[in-house]
Amino acid sequence: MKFTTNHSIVLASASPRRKELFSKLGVPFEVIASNVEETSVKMSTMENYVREVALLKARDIAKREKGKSIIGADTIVVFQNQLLHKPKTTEEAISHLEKLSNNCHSVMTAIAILTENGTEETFVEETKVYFKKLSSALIKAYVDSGDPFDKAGGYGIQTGGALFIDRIEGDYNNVVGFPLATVFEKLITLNILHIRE
Ligand SMILES: Cc1cn([C@H]2C[C@H](O)[C@@H](COP(=O)(O)OP(=O)(O)OP(=O)(O)O)O2)c(=O)[nH]c1=O
Repeated sequence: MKFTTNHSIVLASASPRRKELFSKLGVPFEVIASNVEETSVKMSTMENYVREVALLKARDIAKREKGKSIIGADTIVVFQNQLLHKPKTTEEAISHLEKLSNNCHSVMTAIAILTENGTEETFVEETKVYFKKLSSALIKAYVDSGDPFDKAGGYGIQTGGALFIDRIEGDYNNVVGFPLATVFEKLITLNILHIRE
């Protein structure tokens, strides 16, 4: 499959997973990560919160990179209406995984697409993730591997966290942090991407 663009696309994210997923479209883009303070966003509903954070990241880049299409993203893990952030300590990582064990949670990724003419398009995609019952030995071994610390909820479905999954409802890539199929659809609708004849 071939897609083309005559836009300069910027992925406003430091996440190597997002870069890898976006590369699958085969169009040129640059990565310019924003370092905005996510804590400055007021908490309302989870959906609005994650949307605002994605917008904040994209707007931060848009104000310096004129004439480009900017894509910002944010991923949150929500368990019983509680946000499980990237864990800062071993104890926090263990506590996250103990909550998720034998339960269902939501992974929400918000995408903000800012176009050259000032249009702001956002959407939030949700995937439900069901975890198996995790033994404390498995939780400890996983946390000791260091994998949880750069990931919302304290696990990576694409890495060691794969062992925890009973089933998911929704897009797998959304859990990894980038709902590629819906991003693709929006870029086509916005005329940023074209399917080559
Ligand atoms: C639940 C889950 C999250 N994650 C990752 C996706 C995101 O990179 C990260 C959530 O943090 P984010 O703040 O969304 O993104 P980031 O800090 O990695 O990058 P940036 O802010 O520059 O865009 O958690 C996984 O990789 N796998 C998973 O299974």
